[in-house]
Amino acid sequence: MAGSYCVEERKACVRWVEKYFKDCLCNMKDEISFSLGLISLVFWGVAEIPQIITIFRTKKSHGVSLLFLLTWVAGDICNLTGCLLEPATLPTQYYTALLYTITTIVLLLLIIYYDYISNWYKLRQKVNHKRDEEEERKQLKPPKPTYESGIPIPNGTLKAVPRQEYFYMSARSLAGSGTPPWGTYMRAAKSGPSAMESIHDSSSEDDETYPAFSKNPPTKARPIPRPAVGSYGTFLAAAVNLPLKANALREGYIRFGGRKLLQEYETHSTFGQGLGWLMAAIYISGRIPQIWLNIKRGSVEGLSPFMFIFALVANVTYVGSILVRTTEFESIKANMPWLLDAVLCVALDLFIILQYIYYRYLPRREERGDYYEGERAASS
Ligand SMILES: NC(=[NH2+])NCCC[C@H](N)C(=O)O
Repeated sequence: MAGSYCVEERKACVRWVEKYFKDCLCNMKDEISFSLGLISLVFWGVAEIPQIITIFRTKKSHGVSLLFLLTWVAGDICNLTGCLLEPATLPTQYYTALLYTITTIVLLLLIIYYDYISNWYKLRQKVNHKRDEEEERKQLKPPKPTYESGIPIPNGTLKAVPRQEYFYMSARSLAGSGTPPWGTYMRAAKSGPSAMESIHDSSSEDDETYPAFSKNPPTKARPIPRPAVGSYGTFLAAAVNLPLKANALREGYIRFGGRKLLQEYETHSTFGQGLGWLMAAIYISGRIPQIWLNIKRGSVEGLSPFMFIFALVANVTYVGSILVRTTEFESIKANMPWLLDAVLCVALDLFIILQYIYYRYLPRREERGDYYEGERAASS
């Protein structure tokens, strides 16, 4: 029956929570649990923003493990479905899952943009630019590597035409073709972002080789295309609609005797539980690529510690919200995957925060060696 718990309590429960969250807060414990759930929701809502800002600022995502974020998305899908199916989970757990799925997708899109799309365009521009330069050099007779060099306007006399009227025009732009030669894309795709970067980094060398051309690029830089507005619109519309659909599913579930909001545990969804355990395994193992990346690089540059600090607070309050609501064994058992996952993630996040402190603030052994050598030399 819908809202059986609220009805059973025969108390004036918190209306807006009942209305918007489909949760019944009828005593102090419920209220504390709900508040903790809300704190967790807020912290998860902001947890990934510092990392998004770091990537925006540095225009690189090398500090955060892509695999770690992918496991988050995979875990989020299991989590969302598991929360919908398992009646013992709290409504705040579901809303939190929805919120962090969206923020993680934003973070992933940003990484894909900077690591792949943006680098791919830079590489494409560079290849076009280089080829245009070569074509122009072939056309210019004799080639003059100065600002004055170029193809004079037909019928114009050199003396009469002011310098600005000389223009560069590549054979490709004359032919009206914007297609780079076959193989350019393939090379970019095969070599991956790091290779793209290395090619891009070599631009300074090339610039030195052809100073006149590089300072005055013959072809206009093409604007970096943005994803079509339509696709954003579709994504947003779907995201906004999701809670409504989820609510409908949830309500339907409650109506048919499914969710009892931690009060009665006649039915548990085996599939929901299974998804919960799968989610826990994915989330927990997802931290390993990040820990490994930090060790491999011997650095935490480009990684925002706040993402892990906020995640830690969010996971602690998440556990609190479940345990404060009820300590009944049945309820704890049904929530075990969610509880265990959050507790283990807290431990792993603590480890990542310690790694951050170690790599960022503690001097390396070699640095310490240099320092002591210097000290000794100074004192002798
Ligand atoms: N996309 C997310 N932020 N998902 C949240 C994952 C929650 C999980 N307990 C963890 O800390 O890994």
